[in-house]
Amino acid sequence: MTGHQWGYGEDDGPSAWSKDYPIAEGPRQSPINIVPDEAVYDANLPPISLNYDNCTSINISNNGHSVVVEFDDADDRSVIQGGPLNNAYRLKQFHFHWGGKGCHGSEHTVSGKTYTSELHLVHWNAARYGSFGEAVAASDGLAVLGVFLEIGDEHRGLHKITDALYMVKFKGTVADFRDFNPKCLLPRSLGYWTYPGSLTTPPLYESVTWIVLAEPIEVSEKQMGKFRTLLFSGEEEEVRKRMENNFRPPQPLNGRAVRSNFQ
Ligand SMILES: O[B-]1(O)OCc2ccccc21
Ligand SMILES: [Zn+2]
Repeated sequence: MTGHQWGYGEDDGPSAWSKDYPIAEGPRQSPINIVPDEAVYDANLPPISLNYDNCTSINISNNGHSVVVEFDDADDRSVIQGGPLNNAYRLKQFHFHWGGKGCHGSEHTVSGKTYTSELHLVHWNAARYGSFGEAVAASDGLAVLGVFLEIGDEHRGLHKITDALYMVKFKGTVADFRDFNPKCLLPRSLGYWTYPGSLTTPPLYESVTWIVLAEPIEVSEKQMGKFRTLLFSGEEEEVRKRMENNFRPPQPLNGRAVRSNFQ
């Protein structure tokens, strides 16, 4: 596996990442298996506060690992704060991880339960760092809000995304994607677990304060099927590889405390 060429296949998948990214075996890796009964209820944990009302989505793209929606992060127009965070973190992008079929595909698990997909809303600490690129490697650089997706009724907010996926079928494709507010992808309850972790994709920096919502959102099998029409491969590549099972399995907790703001 040459440097920077990683994936989710037999030879370049999560078990091979440590060759090029030794931190893969570090002390605060993600995802993890969350065991609610072992989580510490912290009554001093404030609720999380999401201010996405003035968010500006820019584009949707296929980066060869997932489908990503990017936002204008030139100012504090869309931020997450409160919860375990000491200041506001700016929304930079969101993306998904999913399976091949059925109900596996999430990265975090809950007492071993997997979900069909997991949404990551990625924010960076603009109070302390000058850019996402700088924050991504800093121990308090990122805050990622994780949302589980489970198969059920059709999700009315997800349609705008699944209807745009045909435009970014191939690795390296980008398309305009304006006026999308990810608030519509959140469940009713903002009850969460939080713990110190990492990116779940190379370079696997241990820079993420994870905030994982306990309540999943419901999406239909048909909507999930559209994610699986995406390809890992570029348009020019001979072999077409369907984009699916782009999730890393749970990593050792190494004594980290997982806190919850609910009992
Ligand atoms: O590795 B991830 O999917 O999880 C957190 C994160 C943040 C930024 C890019 C990619 C990721
Ligand atoms: Zn992710």
